[in-house]
Amino acid sequence: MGKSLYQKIFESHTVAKLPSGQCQLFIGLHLCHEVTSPQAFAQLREEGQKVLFPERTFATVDHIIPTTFPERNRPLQDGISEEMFSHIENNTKNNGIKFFGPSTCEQGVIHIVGPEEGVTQPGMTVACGDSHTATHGAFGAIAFGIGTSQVADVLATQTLAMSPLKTRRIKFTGKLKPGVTAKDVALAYIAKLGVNGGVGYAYEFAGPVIEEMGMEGRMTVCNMAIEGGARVGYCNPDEKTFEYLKGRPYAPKADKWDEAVAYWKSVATDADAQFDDEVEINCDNLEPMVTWGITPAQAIPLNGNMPKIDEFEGSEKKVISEAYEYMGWEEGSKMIGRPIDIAFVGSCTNGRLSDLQAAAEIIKGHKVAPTVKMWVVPGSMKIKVEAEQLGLDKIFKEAGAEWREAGCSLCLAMNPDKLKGRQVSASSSNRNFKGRQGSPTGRTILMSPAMVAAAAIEGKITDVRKYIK
Ligand SMILES: CC(C)[C@H](C(=O)O)[C@@H](O)C(=O)O
Ligand code: SF4
Repeated sequence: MGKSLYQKIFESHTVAKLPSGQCQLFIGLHLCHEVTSPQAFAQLREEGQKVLFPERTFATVDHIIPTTFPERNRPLQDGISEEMFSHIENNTKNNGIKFFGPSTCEQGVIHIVGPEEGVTQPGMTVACGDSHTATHGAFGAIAFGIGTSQVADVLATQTLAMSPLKTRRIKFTGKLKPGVTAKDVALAYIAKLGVNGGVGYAYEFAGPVIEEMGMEGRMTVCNMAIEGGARVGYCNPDEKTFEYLKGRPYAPKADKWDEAVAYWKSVATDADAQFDDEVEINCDNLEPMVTWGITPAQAIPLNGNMPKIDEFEGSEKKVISEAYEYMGWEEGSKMIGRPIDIAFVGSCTNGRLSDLQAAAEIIKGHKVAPTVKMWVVPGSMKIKVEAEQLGLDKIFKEAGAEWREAGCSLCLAMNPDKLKGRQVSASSSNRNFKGRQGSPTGRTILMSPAMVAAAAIEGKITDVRKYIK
C-alpha cells in the first residue's frame, strides 16, 4: 500500500522509539524568532548544553520590531521589545546561528523568510516556536509549531518526542472564479471543518485548485491550518515548488540540484495512499470570504448572512452569542457595507509579493477613503525591495496608504502598530480573536488582500470584483 507524504517524512525522520511510546523525530530545519526563543537559550546555558547543529537553525526578528522609523531605530523604545531583540542577536551570535536581521536586509516574518531564503525545502521536518509553522508545509515538508521547552529540546538534541498524527486529505475541486483567492479557500475550509476539526490531524491540501495555485497561495492555505486545529498542513511538491526554490540563497546548488529534486519528488504522496479521512470541497461557487466573529471559522461568503444564534445549540451557541456580544452586529445581518477604520495588508498569511500586487492592482488609481487608515506592511525586507522595484510603493502612497518596513505589525500588535478602542480592521492576517490587534475591544475582519484594498477605497466592506480591471 502506498504512503502519504506525511507518513514518508515522519518515518524517515524517526530515529528511535521512546519508552513513552512516542517517536524521537529528527528536525531537519529549526526556525526561531525573538518571542519564543530567549528562555530556551537560557535553559541551555543553565544546563551547560550546546546547540547541537547550529547550521540547522535560522532566526529573525518579526513580532516586536516596529514598522516605521524612527521607532525602528535601536535601542527600541519599549524595554521588553529591546530585550527580546538583543537576546536573539546575542544568542544567535554566541551559538553560530544565522540571524536574518534588519541590518543585512534579510529580516522579515519567519514564515516568509524561510521559504524566501530557500532554507525551507521539500521532504524536511520543520519546527518553530510559532503556531503558524505549517506555512512551510506548502513546500511538501512536515512543519509544525512547538512550545518554548521544545525549542530547547531542538536546540540541544535536534530532535523532538512526537506521536504521528492521523491524516486527512482535503481535495479542492473545481476552479476559482476571478476575485477569489487562496485566502478565501483557507477561510472556506476552516468554516466548513471548524476551528477544532483538524485536532489530531495533519491536513494534506490537494486537488486541481491547489495544483493551479502558485507557491505563495499554497503558503496562505497551509498557514491557516492551525486555525482549523491542524498542527500540520501541506501540499505535495511539484514543478512549481522546484521552480520557486531554484537559485534561492540556501537552495541546493547546481551540482546537488538534480539529486535534491529526485528526493523531493520521492516524498510526494503515492497514488494509492490511504488517509484516515478524506474531504472534498468544490470551489466552483466559492465567493470572497469575510469573517464576522471572533474565530476564523466564523466566516461567511461576502454576500451571505451571519448566522442566527438559535440555529445553534450548546457550546456552539455560546461561542456564537459571545461573538455577537463582542462584535456588536445584529444577528442574521450582512457584513457587506459595514464601515471599517483600518485596512491592513501584511502578515505571514498575506504579506508576500503576490499579495501586495493583488492589493495594488485594486487600489491603483483610487484613493483610500478619508475615514480609513491603510497600512501596507511587506512580510520581509526582500519583498519590500522587490515591491519597490515594481513601483508598488508608489501606487499605495499615491492612494494615501502607508508603506511600511517588514514585520508582523498589526497581525498581533506586539509592536507599536495597534488598533484603538472599538476600531474595525479589515485585515489580511489570520486571527480575529478578541483583542488580537492590540485594543482589548478592537474588531478584526479577516479577508484577502484584494478585499482589504477594496474596503479601503470605499471605507466599508465591499465586493472586490467591482474593481477588477
Ligand atoms: C508569538 C507567537 C508565539 C504566536 C504564535 O505562536 O502563533 C504569534 O506568532 C501569533 O500569530 O499568535
Ligand atoms: S505575522 Fe502574525 S501570525 Fe504570522 S508569525 Fe507574525 S504574529 Fe504570528
